[in-house]
Amino acid sequence: MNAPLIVDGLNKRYGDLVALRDMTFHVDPGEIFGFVGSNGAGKSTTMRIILGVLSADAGEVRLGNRPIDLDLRRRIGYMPEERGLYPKMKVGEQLTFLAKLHGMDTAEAEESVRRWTDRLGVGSRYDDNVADLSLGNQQRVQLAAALVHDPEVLVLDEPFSGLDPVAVDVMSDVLKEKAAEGIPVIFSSHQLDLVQRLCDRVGIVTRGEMRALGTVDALRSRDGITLEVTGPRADVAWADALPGVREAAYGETIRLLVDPDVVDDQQILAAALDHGPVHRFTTSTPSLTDMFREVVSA
Ligand SMILES: Nc1ncnc2c1ncn2[C@@H]1O[C@H](COP(=O)(O)OP(=O)(O)OP(=O)(O)O)[C@@H](O)[C@H]1O
Repeated sequence: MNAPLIVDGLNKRYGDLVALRDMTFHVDPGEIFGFVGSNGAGKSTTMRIILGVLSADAGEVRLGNRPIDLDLRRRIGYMPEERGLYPKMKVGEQLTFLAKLHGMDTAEAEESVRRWTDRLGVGSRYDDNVADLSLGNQQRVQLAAALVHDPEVLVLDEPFSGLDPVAVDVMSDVLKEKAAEGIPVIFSSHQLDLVQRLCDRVGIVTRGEMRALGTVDALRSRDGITLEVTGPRADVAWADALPGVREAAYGETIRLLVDPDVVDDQQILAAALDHGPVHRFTTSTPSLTDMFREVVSA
């Protein structure tokens, strides 16, 4: 059942504090959605409401057109921010228990737990207590807990925090694989380079509100891209009136903020050559981190 996860108009207050204000977005089947925002922006609150461990004051979460109920919630793979494993229970025993809780029979659950613990590099820790594992390995087990019951939606709260680079690669591959199977995947993260690399779309949240939403490329070029030209004269405003040029800063390197939908880079190059040699002609697009800083400081 590949249906989009729809978060529709969530509002949530903790006493006087407005934690979410009309939080709205969707995650399509097969899509990896990055949920980013400053500390306290409302990401965990949104994810907890998706899972039903917290209720919203208003708004709704649906899978396709079906409001999420207890039965649908069992089909979500969730990794909470406050990791929820029993420290004194063995890895294998605990994961098998969780898989059975989600409706698998014992054989199915054990097979799935073996497969996922091996895949996530903690197969050899099957009989160890969770408390005896390093934090990174506990995190791998936590991801296994979100995956063992073969979920139809993945909701992961900061799954990459504290992982070593190899574990980051394994985690990234798993998310891509699950998305390729056609399930919606949403994760929160402060590692924006990773979000930029991995996500099809991104939502940037500040103070409980969705402030920017779109593909990584669309967000990065939202305010235009910059063309950098080195060589031509900088004492004549030769680029100001060209179509698609929004702003021009003249210096040793001339920086032109341009609208990518309108600008003709060859026309700009020709105009530049009319004003001297061109030694370097390149575009620069802000990183997601630059974008993020701009959105949260607005
Ligand atoms: N149980 C609670 N009682 C009161 N306030 C809360 C509670 N849980 C969260 N908050 C507040 O709600 C706001 C949103 O918190 P939330 O944990 O959703 O943010 P977040 O985006 O996940 O932050 P972080 O990136 O730091 O994990 C914050 O101001 C937080 O202090």
